[in-house]
Amino acid sequence: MDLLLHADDIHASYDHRRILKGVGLSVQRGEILGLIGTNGAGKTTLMGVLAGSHRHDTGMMTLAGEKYVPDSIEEAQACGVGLIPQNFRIDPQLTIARAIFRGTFQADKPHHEVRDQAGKLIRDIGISLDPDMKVGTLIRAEQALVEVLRMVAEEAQLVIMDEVAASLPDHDVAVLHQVLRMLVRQGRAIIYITHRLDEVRSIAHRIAVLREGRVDKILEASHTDVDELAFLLLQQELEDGTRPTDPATGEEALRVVNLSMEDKVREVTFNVSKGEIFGLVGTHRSGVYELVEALAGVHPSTSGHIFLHGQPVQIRGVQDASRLKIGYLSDAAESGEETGSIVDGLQPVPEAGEANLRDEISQLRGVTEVIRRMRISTTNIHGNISTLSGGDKQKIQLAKWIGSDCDVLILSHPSRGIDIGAKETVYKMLSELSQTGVAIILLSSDLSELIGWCHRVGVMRDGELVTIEANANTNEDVLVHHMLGVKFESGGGDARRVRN
Ligand SMILES: Nc1ncnc2c1ncn2[C@@H]1O[C@H](COP(=O)(O)OP(=O)(O)OP(=O)(O)O)[C@@H](O)[C@H]1O
Repeated sequence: MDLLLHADDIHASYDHRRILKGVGLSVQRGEILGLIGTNGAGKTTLMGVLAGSHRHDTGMMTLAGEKYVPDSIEEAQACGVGLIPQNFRIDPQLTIARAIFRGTFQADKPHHEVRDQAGKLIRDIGISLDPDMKVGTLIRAEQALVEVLRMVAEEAQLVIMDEVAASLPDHDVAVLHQVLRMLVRQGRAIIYITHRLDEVRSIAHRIAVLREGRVDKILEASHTDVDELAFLLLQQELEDGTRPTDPATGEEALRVVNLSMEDKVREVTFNVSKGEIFGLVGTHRSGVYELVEALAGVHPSTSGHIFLHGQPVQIRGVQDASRLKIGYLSDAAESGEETGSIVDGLQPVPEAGEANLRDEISQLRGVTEVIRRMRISTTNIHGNISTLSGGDKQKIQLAKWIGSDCDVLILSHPSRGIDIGAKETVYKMLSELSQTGVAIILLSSDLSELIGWCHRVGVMRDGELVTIEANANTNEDVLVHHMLGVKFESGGGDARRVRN
């Protein structure tokens, strides 16, 4: 094996708070090294040190045998180290070609040259993307591929990917993995961060576990399993979740009848009961996002009817939705960019027209309890949200909505970026919330989460709601086949078979 990067005894901190306490790590050319750790373990900080955006305090790094101390992202890039950050954002107005070459010395070349070169890179990597298309028209998985192509254009030898696949559906993740395997076959190395333990096992050659500021263990991916990785992360066994097999039979909270949104959502009808967790899934162009955005008033429906507690309602904008006590946690990349103090961030979303009269002390107690329960890693609850790790920012957003006084709560990818231990807590909190009568609509691309958390799951395909599956009668394969449009032979539950 050919050693590319070696880091020894790396220490790093923020404002004198020690985060990395002696990290040792090496990556070979041709290798994908998985990096896992609970929220706040220091993964992003470590990657910042490697990619030149965070200066370490002490320790030593070498790259291709040479001493390596990048002072900036640009310097790291020039040495061949590139980073695709958590929640990366590309200007939606850029063409794919311009996006691929942004920040490189080729960026100023005439349009046709950049386009031809982008076209060649795209072909070499074996995917189909039109270099002239605007980034804003791409789904998230395609944007991730554009970022990977940017790494190739930068001629990065070490590519660091920080939770790039979070909230991507499995089949998009599979395409991304194929591309990554090709990159390492060309002699590059990849450090791949994810919270999905099955994913890291399938993509990585070795897996490093970061705990308490150090690399606690490095395992061969083929010699470990999800349970062992979970144990190493949490220092305890994962609880066996019980599936919510009984469809909730509470009063109806929401009914949607023949709802359409232009041609993106067509004639969708379903209902959600009080106390029910109703899952929704579909590929990015299935209309599932447009459906929840219509209910949340982000892009109102163009026809159809919505009933709340049996009464017809109009949702023409987000104000209507909030007045009707419909909450919406979106998974847009910029939704995690909140500022303000952690305490303020954890205050429930105020309902329109109603003053919040809870007294301050009980609020602070509540905040401290949420921080403890969700294992948010902070030493100062009055500190700014921007000082939290990515997963902890997501927990703040989620806790804020869970604490709000909504009758219907729509959550898009609520566990995005959250580690497996905290995920269990999130589910418990959602389940407690549903028991108070709140109807929850949960949009997720994580099928195991839908099966583990939801009473029923609706599948959207080509703008239509093609099935609603009761938890007891479904499994991940059934959901995938509905998403992709494969027909089933009739028969009950596990007896169902795919017709080829
Ligand atoms: N800009 C900052 N200022 C102060 N503290 C910070 C800053 N960024 C991160 N931290 C702290 O450093 C610690 C490690 O954060 P980091 O983002 O590296 O964790 P992580 O392992 O990547 O977590 P996640 O899985 O949630 O992304 C956290 O406790 C966080 O609060």
